[in-house]
Amino acid sequence: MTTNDGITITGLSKSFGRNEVLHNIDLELPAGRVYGLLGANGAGKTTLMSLICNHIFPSSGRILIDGQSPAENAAVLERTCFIHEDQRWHDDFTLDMLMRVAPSFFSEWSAVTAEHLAAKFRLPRRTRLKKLSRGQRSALAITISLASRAPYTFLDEPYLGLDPSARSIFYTELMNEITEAPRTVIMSTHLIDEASSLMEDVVLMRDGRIEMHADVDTIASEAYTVRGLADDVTQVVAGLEMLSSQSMGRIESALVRGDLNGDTHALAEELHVSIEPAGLQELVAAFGILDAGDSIPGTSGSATAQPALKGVQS
Ligand SMILES: Nc1ncnc2c1ncn2[C@@H]1O[C@H](COP(=O)(O)OP(=O)(O)OP(=O)(O)O)[C@@H](O)[C@H]1O
Repeated sequence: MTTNDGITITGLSKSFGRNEVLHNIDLELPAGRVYGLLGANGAGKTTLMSLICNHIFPSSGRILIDGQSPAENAAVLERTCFIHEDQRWHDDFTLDMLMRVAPSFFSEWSAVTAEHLAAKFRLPRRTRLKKLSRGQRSALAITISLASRAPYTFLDEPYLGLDPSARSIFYTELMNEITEAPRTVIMSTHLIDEASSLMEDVVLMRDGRIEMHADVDTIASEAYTVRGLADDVTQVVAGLEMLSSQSMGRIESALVRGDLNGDTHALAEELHVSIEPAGLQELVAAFGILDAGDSIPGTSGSATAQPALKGVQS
């Protein structure tokens, strides 16, 4: 018998040859939430998801899904759906064929969802899958993943090659799907701000370790961006924990954490300094977790980051 108690990972390590890429990970992921799995290229996100779904095997440690090991356990594995970024399909398969066989792999399969998403993404039904474009392959993976209605659905950078309007379809349809049929979704993404409204929890990975696991609302309610003339910003943020700062000429933008009381707000107003809730991407960048290529959109200039958010770690 299974219970809905989620995924429990204890002391999980994974080596490829002599190279250990995941190091002694402990992680609790309660069921029924949407997790954003974030981290720079090579941090170990795909490896972690592949291990949970038993596509590869741990070097040491234990994974439990609803209290049971997924290792060679069909009953558990049929509750998971993980389509790899470079998923290979049978050479002669078409979408129509895939949609006919999918219900035998996924007991909760929704033909209605599959039809709806295939139409939304305008996926060709009779083209051999190996001929699909990069964006169409992503749309196919999203279609199968969401239609699977698997209680544990894994999405590994699901938007690769998708144009902005297809990404918008994905975000809307994911929201609709989890409202209609709640499930646990674990999604790796580098488009943090774009996808942040979907995420309930973030799991930050760095170099094969879990750097932080926290509730998005908690993180966001504690951090602010303070912007204005450098001297004025310095006055406003005095006494607050500075996570990072960026200067563009005389303008400074400081990412701070702490309790902003009425006096702080009054001083900011007097000095024409703006205070806004920090974006998730900005916060993740403050950890130094993002690659240069993932830097915060719309900002430039010198930046110093202090990984001071450690206090939010679970
Ligand atoms: N099959 C493999 N053989 C050897 N090394 C591997 C293999 N798969 C992954 N790795 C290594 O494990 C580390 C983690 O890779 P992984 O793909 O999990 O990272 P990621 O966080 O998903 O990265 P990205 O954001 O680029 O997709 C990398 O150093 C990678 O080179």
